[in-house]
Amino acid sequence: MKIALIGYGKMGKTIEQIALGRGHQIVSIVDINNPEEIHSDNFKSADVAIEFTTPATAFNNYMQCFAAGVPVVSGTTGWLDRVGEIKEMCEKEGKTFFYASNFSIGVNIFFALNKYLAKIMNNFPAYDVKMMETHHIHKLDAPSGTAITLAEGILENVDRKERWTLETAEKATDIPIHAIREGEVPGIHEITYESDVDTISIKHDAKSRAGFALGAVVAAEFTAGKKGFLGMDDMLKF
Ligand SMILES: NC(=O)C1=CN([C@@H]2O[C@H](COP(=O)(O)OP(=O)(O)OC[C@H]3O[C@@H](n4cnc5c(N)ncnc54)[C@H](OP(=O)(O)O)[C@@H]3O)[C@@H](O)[C@H]2O)C=CC1
Ligand SMILES: O=C(O)C1=N[C@H](C(=O)O)C[C@H](O)C1
Repeated sequence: MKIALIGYGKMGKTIEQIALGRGHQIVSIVDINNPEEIHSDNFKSADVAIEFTTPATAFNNYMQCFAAGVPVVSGTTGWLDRVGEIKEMCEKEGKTFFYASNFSIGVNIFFALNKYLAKIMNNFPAYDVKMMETHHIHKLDAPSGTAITLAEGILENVDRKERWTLETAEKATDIPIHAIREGEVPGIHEITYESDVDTISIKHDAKSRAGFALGAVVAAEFTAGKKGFLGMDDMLKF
């Protein structure tokens, strides 16, 4: 498969290695220093573009991919206030877009576990819930996209919770998310339910970026040739 990379930072470089290892070709690399590459014939020849850039630049990259007729797989976080526009373009204009706040298979198993635990906890109001996420010091957004997805999984299932908040709970109906930025940590997410008598925690700890990158390449393989707005639930069967 011919892959274009948009963003050649920590994820872009890891994805390149994994894609080459799976027999794919990298036909174009667009980074902050060569934005014009996105208009090149090499870019347009790609079966799919894999986009990992920044919260501020991702949406414009998606528009450029759509204009070039290249399907997009993206994991960039911190831009989801505009996801409705992308969904509409997929539905009404036949564009192709695959998004995941976290491409790791392990994290997606953790998402399912989180929802299962939240369903149980809906019946046990003695337990309050909080979350913690730890990432490297270069991360631009907080809370992480993964933490927001986890919070949404709790909100769908625990009736006594109404929204997530960063750091402090203002009301009993809030789920507080504590965001820590430390060293070069690839990503840790922990959910804790606490009662007066005990604590129950579930935790995912990424050992490296390899799991995120492999998931993104597998998603690219899944996306090529398809139409519409796609996500991990379309690709994985639990
Ligand atoms: N969904 C998932 O599974 C995962 C998501 N992420 C998310 O992916 C994003 C990227 O992460 P990561 O690779 O670690 O970040 P990096 O900062 O290492 O890489 C981002 C790269 O994009 C470049 N860039 C900035 N603007 C543009 C632009 N307009 N066009 C092309 N390239 C651009 C940056 O250049 P420069 O540095 O010069 O600005 C940098 O090389 C983040 O939002 C992160 O949260 C990360 C891991 C997993
Ligand atoms: O910025 C990162 O590094 C990561 N970002 C994603 C997020 O915000 O959830 C996924 C992963 O945790 C690593």
